[in-house]
Amino acid sequence: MDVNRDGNRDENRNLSFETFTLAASTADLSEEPAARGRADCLEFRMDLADAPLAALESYGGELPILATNRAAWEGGEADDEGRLEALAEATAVDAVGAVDVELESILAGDAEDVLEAARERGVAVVASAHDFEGTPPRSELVRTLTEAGKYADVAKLAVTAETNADALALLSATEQLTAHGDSVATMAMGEVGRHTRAVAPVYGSKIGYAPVDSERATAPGQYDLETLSRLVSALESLD
Ligand SMILES: O=C1C[C@@](O)(C(=O)O)C[C@@H](O)[C@@H]1O
Repeated sequence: MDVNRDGNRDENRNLSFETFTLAASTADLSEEPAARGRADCLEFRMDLADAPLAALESYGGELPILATNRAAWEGGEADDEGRLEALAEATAVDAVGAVDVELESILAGDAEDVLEAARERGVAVVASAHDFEGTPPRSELVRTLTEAGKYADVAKLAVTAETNADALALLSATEQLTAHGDSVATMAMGEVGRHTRAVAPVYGSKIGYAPVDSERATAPGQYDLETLSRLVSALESLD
């Protein structure tokens, strides 16, 4: 999709995901100072926060925000009632440089308004899919990422690796899409695939997620921010 950026936004708020972007995942925007210096942005999990729109409106931090309002049916805590409308409203907040929209919502035709709001306001879109049960075959990973990429600036896929072969399939799909010029973000949830969070950027993955404190992880197997930042930097400097 050709995303139209209006360019009116403060440049510091832009999230282009052209290079690897480390997102500190949080339900509490007051964690921003602790994330600054290591993270490139905050992933604000609106679905896990109290009064998320009010929190966004009073945000005074420096890091740009990737806003996520994860549906309960996709591993989050938001009801469908008003969920995408709240995400569309979040695009009006200057600090919001990107929104995460579930691929399922896009394919069901439920996300037109939020996609439109993002486009009009120069806010990037991450179209995401999650598999909390396992890892589909490699061809399906490629298909899902390709499909998600039609609607968004970044196609994101999180799977659950049960074997090293699952982790390799995800990395291989990441490499294929990246070599083709697509912008993707991938990670394997859980213990077996944990290392993919550090390694996937080497194969082109554009977003990594980590909580400031591992006690507030937003998905299984996440490293804390300090650890993921150190691992990704160490691997980057080997290039
Ligand atoms: O979709 C993702 C990726 C994620 O599930 C992960 O595995 O790190 C964490 C979520 O907060 C984020 O919205």
